[in-house]
Amino acid sequence: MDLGTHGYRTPSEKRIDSHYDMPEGVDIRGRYDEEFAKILTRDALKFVADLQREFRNHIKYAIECRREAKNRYNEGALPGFDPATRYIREGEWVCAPVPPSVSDRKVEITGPVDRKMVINALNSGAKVFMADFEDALSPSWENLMRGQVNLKDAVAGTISFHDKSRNKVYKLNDQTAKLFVRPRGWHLPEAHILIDGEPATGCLVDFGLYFYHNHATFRVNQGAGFGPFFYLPKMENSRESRIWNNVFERAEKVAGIERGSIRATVLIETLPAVFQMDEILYELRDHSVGLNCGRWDYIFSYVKTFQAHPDRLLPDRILVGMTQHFMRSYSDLLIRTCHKRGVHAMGGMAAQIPIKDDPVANEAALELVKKDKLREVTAGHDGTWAAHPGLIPACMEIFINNMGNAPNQIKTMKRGDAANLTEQDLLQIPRGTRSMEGLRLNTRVGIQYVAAWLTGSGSVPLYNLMEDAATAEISRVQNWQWIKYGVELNGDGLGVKVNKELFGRVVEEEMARIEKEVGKEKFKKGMYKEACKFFTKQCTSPTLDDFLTLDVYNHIVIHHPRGLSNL
Ligand SMILES: CC(=O)SCCNC(=O)CCNC(=O)[C@H](O)C(C)(C)COP(=O)(O)OP(=O)(O)OC[C@H]1O[C@@H](n2cnc3c(N)ncnc32)[C@H](O)[C@@H]1OP(=O)(O)O
Ligand SMILES: O=CC(=O)O
Ligand SMILES: [Mg+2]
Repeated sequence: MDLGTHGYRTPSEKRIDSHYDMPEGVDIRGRYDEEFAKILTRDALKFVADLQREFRNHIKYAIECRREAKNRYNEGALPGFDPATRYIREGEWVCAPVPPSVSDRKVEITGPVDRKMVINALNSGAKVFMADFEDALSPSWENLMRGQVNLKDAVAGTISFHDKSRNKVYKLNDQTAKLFVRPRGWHLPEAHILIDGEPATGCLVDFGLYFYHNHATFRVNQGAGFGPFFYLPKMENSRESRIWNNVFERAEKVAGIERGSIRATVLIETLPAVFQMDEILYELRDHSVGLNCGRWDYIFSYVKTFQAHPDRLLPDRILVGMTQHFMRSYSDLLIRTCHKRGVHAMGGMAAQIPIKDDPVANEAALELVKKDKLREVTAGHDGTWAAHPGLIPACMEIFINNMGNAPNQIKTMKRGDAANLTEQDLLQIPRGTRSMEGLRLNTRVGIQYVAAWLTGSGSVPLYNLMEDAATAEISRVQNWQWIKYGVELNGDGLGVKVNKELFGRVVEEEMARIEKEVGKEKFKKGMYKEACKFFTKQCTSPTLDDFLTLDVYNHIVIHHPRGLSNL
């Protein structure tokens, strides 16, 4: 592998020893950089290491519980409400009051922690910016550490960026969005930081470094006495939110700030978690500021949870939208649950983005986004996500038109009707057909996404849609499922059955199409062939890998001075 193409080495390609000042038991294997050293201070690393030592066994246990649940589902069980926690679901309790600084979250922009994008997002007119170390970020050492530098400058209000090619300087406006930070999920290690000889837990690194450097400034500049604010991804069970709650309490104690200062919105984006929404809020009740419909990972999780249930195959990816009964039920129950507990019920991401060179197609894309947002606000969501600054005015208008001056609908939209939603509603098999074009699109998108991820981009525009780790996962697991069960493609009248041979031909043809679309030069310089190898392997493996990014992560790990990791 040509490491030089990533630009991760020093200009002279020399291997250098790290000069980070590390506390006992911590070893930094990532490249040394003076800017990074201001983040990776001895005290900040000690804070992260202490979190790792206190919580590592709890995290290992939670991951082991995920494995056990997976085995149960693979043996035919279905996820459902837990009888043991009925008292929580039926109990009369509420979460701590919402901090005034984030009571209005009508539109939230999301994006990776890239410097220019951080400034653009904070200036975008959105109420909140969710700075993403997760679905939208390829977690290379450079991206993660630069992201921490960028967020520190953003919280301090001093961030700027000079785009030399356009001679444009970016600075913060007087009025900016409130910052939420999304650390990685529990499953991802941070292989550039070893603690007692083991890779650190990725999310504790993201959370710990950001919290350590920014909590004090954040509470003054952004949170009006509260904060910092977080989004928490990909949890499956309330025992995982209990760990986060304990991490927050520990951090508050170390920082000497009031319990309940830190606030987090949990993404409900796994199928098992939809049956745990009350329990998740209950664990985090002093630190919660709502739940969010992470619809893309949720669809991915539906396939993953039912990987051994051939009677629950998904139709083409483009047909699995929020109007499918199981998706609508999930959103309705999330709204009811959040409002009953006094916190925000946030909507999710429409995948359409502005189309620059085709006004008619652009208008059609915008109409789809507006329709999605209108559905969300009338259902009772308190706010929504936008992937691109160009979508914010339209989303904002819809939420304002339907909510007026109210900051949210927590008290006004109780959705008592959703109390009757059953396990069957939440699990109902999505309707629709499967087509050869669906298989081709999954393949084309999956390969191009992995190629982008391997070269440092975690969110990319493909065929006029936003693609990130969650959407790419749907393409991967759907292909896997169709190959595994030899499904018939019944949507285009061809009646062809999917198998490895057919998939092999599709991969070849789609690679040729990608080469034609991106051009020979970019194709040669990019990592399309490597991406094709990973994606094909994952789609055809006898057992389904839990996460695409976990498998390919090893290929973006660059140890200094010792070389590639063997995680
Ligand atoms: C499933 C989930 O988890 S959803 C949440 C995770 N996913 C995301 O956050 C995706 C966020 N969005 C993006 O990354 C980008 O919008 C993409 C990759 C989809 C499209 O990017 P591009 O094609 O480069 O956008 P485009 O060229 O139209 O950008 C125009 C301008 O808007 C800016 N911009 C685009 N998206 C964003 C964003 N999300 N945040 C801030 N600025 C943005 C660009 O930086 C650019 O700025 P400039 O004019 O000053 O140079
Ligand atoms: O993180 C959001 C999602 O849809 O996945
Ligand atoms: Mg997600």
